[in-house]
Amino acid sequence: MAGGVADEVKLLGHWGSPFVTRVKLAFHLKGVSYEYAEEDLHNKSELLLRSNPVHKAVPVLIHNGRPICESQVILQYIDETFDGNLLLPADPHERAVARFWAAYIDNEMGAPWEKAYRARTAEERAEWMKQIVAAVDALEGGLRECSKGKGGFFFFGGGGVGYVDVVLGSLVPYVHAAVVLSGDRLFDAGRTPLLAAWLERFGELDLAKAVLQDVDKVVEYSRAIYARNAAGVTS
Ligand SMILES: N[C@@H](CCC(=O)N[C@@H](CS)C(=O)NCC(=O)O)C(=O)O
Repeated sequence: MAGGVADEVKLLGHWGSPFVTRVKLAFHLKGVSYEYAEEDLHNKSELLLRSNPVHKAVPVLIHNGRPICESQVILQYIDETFDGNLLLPADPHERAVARFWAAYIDNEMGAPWEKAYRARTAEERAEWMKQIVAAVDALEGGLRECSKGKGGFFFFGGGGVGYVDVVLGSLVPYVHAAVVLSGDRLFDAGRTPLLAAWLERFGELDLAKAVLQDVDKVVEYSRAIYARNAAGVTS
């Protein structure tokens, strides 16, 4: 296992990015110290362009000079490389199920959410939000499946925070911001009671308090992105 004082651990990020937030959550859970470099996504650093030439996106983890890209790949690398509680379950079938739901969150919630952010009009954005709501309904079953037999439907990891919780946890400020921005209560106590309880429980963690962005700041940031997209600004 790595993570000693001699290790160079650097994270290239952007404060608003949920993909970056999940890496910060994993480092916090593992107790890994790291150097953080904030990127200007409109004027990317040479280091970012060199380290992630394919996507030119954050997060990038640079461990002892070697870059690792894509947030879920980074999470799995952290899990395999650094000491501390494992994020993914030890059982291969449970690991596969956790990976399934983590991919589902990015593909079925994250992707339409990104489209909603790029929408030119409020109507177009509302259509994408409908898709996200449908995905959240399916995710309610995922929480039931992942946490069953582990002493309550607390977290996807069972009694404690695991891989899927970290992936979903990174979206928590955006889930709260959606209520302010559009009135969409994605994790609703009536429709998805397990996820609504999960949202509350996750928010109470010291981990969440230490790492997650301030919701008001996310609302302000989101409004600025909506305004840019409505005005047709592309860069
Ligand atoms: N699939 C990637 C998504 C990363 C991503 O989309 N990052 C955004 C910030 S939220 C980015 O850096 N975009 C580059 C740009 O805006 O040019 C991951 O999981 O890491």
